[in-house]
Parts: sequence; C-alpha cells; structure tokens
Amino acid sequence: MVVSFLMGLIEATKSANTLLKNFFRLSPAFCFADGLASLALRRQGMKLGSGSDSIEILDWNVTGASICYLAFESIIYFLLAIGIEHIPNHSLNLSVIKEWWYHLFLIGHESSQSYSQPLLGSSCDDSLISHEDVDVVAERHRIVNGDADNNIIYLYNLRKVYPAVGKQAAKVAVRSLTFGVEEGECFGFLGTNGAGKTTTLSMLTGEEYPTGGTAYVFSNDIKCHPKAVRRHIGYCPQFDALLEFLSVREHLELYARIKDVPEIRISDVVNEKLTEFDLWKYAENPSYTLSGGNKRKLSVAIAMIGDPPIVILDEPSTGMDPIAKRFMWDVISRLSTRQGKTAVILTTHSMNEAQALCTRIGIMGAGQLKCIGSPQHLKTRFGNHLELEVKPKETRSTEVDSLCRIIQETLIDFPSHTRNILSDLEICIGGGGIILSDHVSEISLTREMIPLATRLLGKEESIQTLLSSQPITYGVFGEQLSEQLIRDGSIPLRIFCEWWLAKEKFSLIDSFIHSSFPGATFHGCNGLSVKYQLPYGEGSSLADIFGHLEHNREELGIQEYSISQSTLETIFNHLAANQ
Ligand SMILES: Nc1ncnc2c1ncn2[C@@H]1O[C@H](COP(=O)(O)OP(=O)(O)OP(=O)(O)O)[C@@H](O)[C@H]1O
Repeated sequence: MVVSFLMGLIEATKSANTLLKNFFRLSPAFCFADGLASLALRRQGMKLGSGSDSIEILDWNVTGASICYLAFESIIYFLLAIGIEHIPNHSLNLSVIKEWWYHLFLIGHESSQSYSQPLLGSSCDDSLISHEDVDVVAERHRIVNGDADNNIIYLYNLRKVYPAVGKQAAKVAVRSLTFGVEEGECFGFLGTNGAGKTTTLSMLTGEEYPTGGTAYVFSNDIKCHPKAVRRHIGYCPQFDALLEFLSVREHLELYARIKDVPEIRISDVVNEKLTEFDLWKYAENPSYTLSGGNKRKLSVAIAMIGDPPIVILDEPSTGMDPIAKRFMWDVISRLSTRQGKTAVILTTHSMNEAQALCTRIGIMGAGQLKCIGSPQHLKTRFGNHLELEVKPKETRSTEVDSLCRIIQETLIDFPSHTRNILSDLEICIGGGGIILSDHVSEISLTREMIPLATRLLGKEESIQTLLSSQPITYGVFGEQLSEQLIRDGSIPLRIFCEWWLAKEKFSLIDSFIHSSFPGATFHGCNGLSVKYQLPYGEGSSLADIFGHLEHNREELGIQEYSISQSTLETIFNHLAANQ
C-alpha cells in the first residue's frame, strides 16, 4: 500500500502504479486502504478525477474501483472458502489433480466408478498376501466376503506412501491393511516403532489421506465422507494436542461444544469427565502447568467427551506412573464394556496393558499385520515354547563340610604337592603346619591351588571359567567368586565348596534338561534358579513334561520348578525379530 501510495505521488511512476493497482486490488485489505487514502486525498484536493476537478466520491479513481473489487472479491473469496472447507486439502495436491484430469478427460467412463462398490474398487498387492499369516488372510477374507457387516470400522487394503522429499526416498508406511473392529471390542494395535500404527490411525481420523484402499466407519468411506467419519470418532493422539493457556475445564467445555453436546448438558458432562479422570484438583489450571501424566488424562478425557461410539487411543498411558496407569486401564476397560457399544482401538508398547485391556490384538511390522487374534489365541499359536524355571535344593552344610574336609586332607596328603603351595596354605590359615578340621572355614585357596583341588575332584576343566575370568555359566554366584579371586588372589575354601556343589547340581540339571528335551535352550541363571525355553508343539504335552520332571525330581535335587506359557512380550519380540 505504501509503495503504491508513493508511486501515485511521483509523476514518473503514476501510470505504472495505475497498472499495478489492478493486481494489488486482489487483496481486499489493499482495496480498503486505497479507498480510504483516495478519499483523504480528494478532501485535500490532491485527487483529480478523469477529466473533472470536482470529482464524485464514487468515481472509479476515488472509491469506485475499490468498492467494485471488494464486492466482487467478497463473493469469490466466500465461495473459495466454502470450496476449501469442503474439498479436503489432500485433494489439492498435484497427484490428485493429475488423477482427476486422467479420469475426467482420458477415461471419463471410469469416473463413474463409485464408492458404493467399495470392496471392488481398490486393489491389493498379491505378493504381500501370499506372505501373510493365515489369521491375517482369514481376517482379509472375512472383510472381503462381507462377513464383517456388524463391524463398525473396517479397513480394506489401506495403504499409505509418504512421497519422496529431497534425497529421502518415498516411504511405504502402511501396506494393504485389512481388518475390522466391532462394537464393544477393544482392539490392541501393536507394533514396533515405525511399524505404521500412527499413520493408520491418522488415516482413520482424516488427518492423512490414504494412497490406496480405504476404510469405512459406520459405512462412511473415510475418503469421501471424512466429516461424517470424524463425528463418530474420539481421538487421543500420541502427542497431547492441548492449548497451553486454556484450563482443563475450558478444554473439556470447548470440545463438548465442538462435539455438539447440548448447551444445557455441557456443565454436567464436563463435571462427569473431571470426576471420571480425577482431574478436579486441576480443573482451573492452565494446561501448560499439568504434569505429563495429567496431560495424557486430559487428552483421553477429550477423546471420550460426547460418548463417541469409537475411541482411538494412541499410547494413552505414556508417561504415567503405575497407579495412574492402573486408573487409566480401569477407565478404558469400563469404556469398552459400556453396554458393549463402544469400540476402542488402542496402540501401546506395554504388553501388560494390551493383555489387560484388549479382546483382540493385531501386531504390525513394516506396515503390515503380522498376526491377529485374541491374546490367548496368539499365545497358543505363536508361543511355540514353554518357559521352564528350575530351582535346585539348597546345599546342606554337612555336604559343604565334607567336601571341605576332602580338599583339605587331599591337599595335605597329595604326593606331588609342592612346598610353596603348602606354605601358601599355611599363610592362609595363619601359620602352623597342621591344618585342623576346626579351621576349615578359615582356609583360603589361592589361584594356583584351585586347579589342584579341582583335579582331585575329577573335573579340572570346569574350573577354567573361574580362572579365566570369563562370564560364568552358573550365574551370579560364580561371577562374584571370579571377581573375588581376581581382587583378593584367593577364595575361602568353604565358599569355593559351596560354589562347587551348586555348580554340580546345576550341571546335573542342565544335562538332564538337554537330554530329555532336545532343542531346549538355556535362558539365564540368577544363582538360585535356572531358566530354559523348551520347544512346545506337536508331540509334546504339558502332562509329559510335568511327568518326566516329577519322576526325576528327587534324583536331580530339584526343590521346585515352574512351567509357563510364552508371554505376549516374548511373542512380540519373536515377531519383531522376524520382520
Ligand atoms: N510425515 C511423514 N513423512 C514421511 N515419513 C513418515 C511421516 N510420518 C511417518 N513416516 C514414516 O512412516 C513410518 C511409520 O510411522 P508411524 O508414525 O506410523 O509409526 P508408528 O508405528 O506409529 O511408530 P511409533 O510406535 O514410534 O509411534 C515410519 O518409518 C516413519 O518414519
């Protein structure tokens, strides 16, 4: 405006300004300011009309042009605003415009293809399907065959490709996703980081536009009727989308109005949510003052306000302490069981949370469903091993005493025993040439004496790990012993004997497990018990395993043992590792 004003005052630029004004006037703000400026100039007698000294206010060169442009623009811009509001912004990208062009002008007849034939309209990648798990294929068939009519959400070959940006190649975030969720179901949508969960949820809520396939929410296509879809969905995004200066109450009131809760009920609904989420204490606090956990609570409360029939929760319990987490679990489980009407889609990285809340789980990997089914079904299908934990009986002190005595006596009587070892021993027991059995607890074995002692016990090779300070197979106790040997240069004889006897028990159990259950793998030892994974499937039954262990229990010196099925976590890790 300033530039145009100055150009209008300078004789040499006047004509250029007149031309440029036609473009400047596309801005309503310019028209308004130019009209006012022209009026002011006219008052000062500085404005000349076309051929007349006393020009009219509405003359084209005073306010006429500005008024005409403003009138015209008010209509155009109004229509444009309505158009933008109704054409989703994704529709304006280059590829979509190209697609329209192609359909309208090149194969016009294909543009008549409508979404009333939803499951025929989108293609899917056959090579992907051939690698899919049988449950995932069964779910795909259920949707395609129309057996999912009672499902309030179903996805069909949903696909999202993020376009290449600069040097970054295009990213296929979601590939051919097909599944349905029914009323009253809490569907756990699990997957590793970057598996495509958030992208899928963003497409369901209309934040992202699918590249291929589609999804239906109460029979509304997310591509054609995103607004109708949104009316059915309450969404708690992964990152809290809160307005920092609005209080908790104001947030709830705002979203209650957005979700068309009747004005008369807003106060009750807000109070209900404050109670349900235990947020009364913070009701009047601006959201930026809330802790991370309370922000999550507020985000979930916002998603649930207005009782939407579908609630999508993207990692709702992130950043919550264990008590708040339990509280949130109660709220979510109440929600999905509420008259069996609400469908919940929950993404989480907590297997406990999925196990506690979800009636069905789908695990994603690299944009695809790797498996789908109830938690128990997944455990039965993919839990192809059992976790066995065995705790040997504690070593009795009489056993330790007698071993100490054997070592002590043998070391003294051993013919090749060198003088310097004997003197080591004397130093350890504090002088005196005779080692008395009463002093057993005071004897220490030096590094040189240990191989000698173990040779006498008949298993010299098993001591190598202790001496070579390598990680010890028989657990924490062995590691501590090894450390002590490095630090002090000797180990008390009694401690050595306790370790030796425990090691013997563990190695007896170890060889029994490996010979009885081929394919068993060692999964760690905590010094008191040892864990194994046993293959479990056809040809083996729990009864056989229990029977075999029970039969040999006394002989092996097993105090107690437990057998458990694989957890969801081990299944998840297994599927993630095989991506
Ligand atoms: N706007 C984007 N542009 C390009 N790539 C993206 C975009 N958003 C996500 N991606 C990529 O798409 C893939 C899927 O991302 P998404 O956020 O859906 O994963 P996620 O399963 O939700 O992961 P997380 O558990 O970490 O939240 C990732 O590889 C990610 O890098």
